[in-house]
Amino acid sequence: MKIATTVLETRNTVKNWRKEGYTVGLVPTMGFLHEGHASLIKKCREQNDKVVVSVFVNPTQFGPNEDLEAYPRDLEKDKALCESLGADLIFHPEPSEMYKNPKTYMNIEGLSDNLCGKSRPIHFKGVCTVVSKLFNIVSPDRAYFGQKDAQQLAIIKKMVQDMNFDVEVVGCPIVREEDGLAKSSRNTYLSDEERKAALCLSKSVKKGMEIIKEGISAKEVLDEMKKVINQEPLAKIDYVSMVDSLTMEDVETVDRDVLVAMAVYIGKTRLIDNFSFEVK
Ligand SMILES: Nc1ncnc2c1ncn2[C@@H]1O[C@H](COP(=O)(O)OP(=O)(O)OP(=O)(O)O)[C@@H](O)[C@H]1O
Ligand SMILES: CC(C)(CO)[C@@H](O)C(=O)[O-]
Ligand code: BAL
Repeated sequence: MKIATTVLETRNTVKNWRKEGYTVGLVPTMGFLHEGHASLIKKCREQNDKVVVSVFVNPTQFGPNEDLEAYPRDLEKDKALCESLGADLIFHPEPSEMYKNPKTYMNIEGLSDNLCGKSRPIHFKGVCTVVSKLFNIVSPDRAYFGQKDAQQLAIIKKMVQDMNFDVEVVGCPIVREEDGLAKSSRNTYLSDEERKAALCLSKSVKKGMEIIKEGISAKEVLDEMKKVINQEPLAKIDYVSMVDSLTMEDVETVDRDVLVAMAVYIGKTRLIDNFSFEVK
């Protein structure tokens, strides 16, 4: 497995693979890899001749008061995991390699206004910018993203459609801990007490999945889900919302495919979870 820190090296490696006729898959990550990431890498391994994993804590998607500095990093462990899963290349650039006094950003209208976009106003501009750059650097046939970041996945699919990126976006299911908590690098911020409290997210998701049905009002579902979270003293709701799966706009009634998503603070740590419901 190769480790590339520059755009040029990555491009040259991929160009050589292309000459040999190989297909290329990309798994974009911010590192500190866990089984959620591993599931994406495994899927990528199954579907492509060559597997590229990017490990880059992207500064442009963090707001001024967010956890850019504190975000956990462990490249040695990430290397070992990628190698064991059969990855061919890790792209691990420094921020200065990715951003040289940039004046150009990728933006997406509408889909980034709701949910996480409300409390993280510059977040999806940063995500779309870095993902566009990664697509241009790696030119993958396929790119893999987790459903855990459901709004991000919807946004990237729309960006690819709108900007005619020649890449297939593959969404992968949420991987959970045995007790239900969605795996996330940010779970490492939680104290033992907070880790227990964090279960209110997946419990609330479970409740929502039990009661949702075609025709039910969003309020009825969301009120029940919020009740579960509000029973937990360490939890503070950022949002619990039901939106149209494609536009990310709030819906009143389950009359189309919906995403039911939440962000909840457990102490200072902001965690997300969600589920999707398709009408027949
Ligand atoms: N539990 C999970 N199940 C499936 N995919 C996941 C999971 N956790 C992360 N991913 C996916 O892995 C990719 C990289 O995510 P990222 O590196 O931000 O990890 P993370 O654990 O989501 O970190 P954090 O939520 O703390 O930012 C994204 O496409 C994300 O959706
Ligand atoms: C897609 C991504 C790697 C872009 O920095 C990030 O937002 C993430 O880890 O989900
Ligand atoms: N997994 C999304 C990356 C972020 O929260 O910045």
